[in-house]
Amino acid sequence: MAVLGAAGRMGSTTVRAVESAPDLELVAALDASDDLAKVAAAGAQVAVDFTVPSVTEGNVHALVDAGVHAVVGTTGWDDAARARVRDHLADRPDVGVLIAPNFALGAVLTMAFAARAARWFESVEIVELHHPDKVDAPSGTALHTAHAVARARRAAGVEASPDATEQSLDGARGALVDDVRVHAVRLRGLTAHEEVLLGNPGEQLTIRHDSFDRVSFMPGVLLAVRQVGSRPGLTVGLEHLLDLA
Ligand SMILES: NC(=O)c1ccc[n+]([C@@H]2O[C@H](COP(=O)([O-])OP(=O)(O)OC[C@H]3O[C@@H](n4cnc5c(N)ncnc54)[C@H](O)[C@@H]3O)[C@@H](O)[C@H]2O)c1
Ligand SMILES: O=C(O)C1=N[C@H](C(=O)O)CCC1
Repeated sequence: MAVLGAAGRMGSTTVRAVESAPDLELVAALDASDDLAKVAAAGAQVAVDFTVPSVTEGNVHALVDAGVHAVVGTTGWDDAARARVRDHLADRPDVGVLIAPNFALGAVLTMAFAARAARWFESVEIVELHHPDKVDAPSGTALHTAHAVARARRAAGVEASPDATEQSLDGARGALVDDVRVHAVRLRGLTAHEEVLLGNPGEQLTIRHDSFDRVSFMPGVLLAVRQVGSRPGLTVGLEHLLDLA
């Protein structure tokens, strides 16, 4: 196994988790100035990428070329980038890539519960709350949640949430993602948190998940590492490994 971004917050937590797993062996731990060729040279079958949005797609293509399965937690992926990986994998049917915006079990369940509830409420908005060192907004988890919620509402013929507000300042109502409002909070002391707010006349349902510590992501990361080799092609979201898709 190899870890990319090994000196970072998630990478270093992953290194510790792999070192504690009796069935896994860490053969390479790379950070920014390291040559990616070291991954295959060290004999890694799977690499975990927790780097930065600007480099993660390039890493994945290089891993696919080297025949190394990839588990990707780095955010910043859009449809076009995922499509490029899918196309590339068509030439390497022996390789699996799993990209998941969130490996915490509770976060994956939050997304599944929110998608299930979405059709039954007139209004839905998402608030994601993170530590202030996070480089991207909105979070990958909030984007994935918004698309899942929007898909469920479209399939049920539910209209966009009502909103008569005229913003007097740009951004006051957050970002519109697939017709769902997403708000991003950055606050010292936070780790990774998300609330899905669902409203009807006279009632509100709030689905909230809190990752207080990065160890919360590790069972999902290790599950993906163990399964990615038997899932050729591109898998997006840990829900596919948890029977929640
Ligand atoms: N999927 C999930 O469950 C999950 C959970 C937490 C964070 N994340 C995402 O993971 C990513 C990393 O988060 P973080 O908090 O660990 O960030 P971080 O800044 O602490 O770590 C990123 C690391 O990547 C390194 N890096 C940069 N370019 C590199 C390259 N070309 N090759 C190898 N390493 C390189 C940096 O030097 C740094 O050590 C972010 O996109 C974040 O949103 C995902
Ligand atoms: O700390 C971060 O950065 C996180 N990023 C992911 C996201 O953008 O959804 C997952 C939660 C933590």
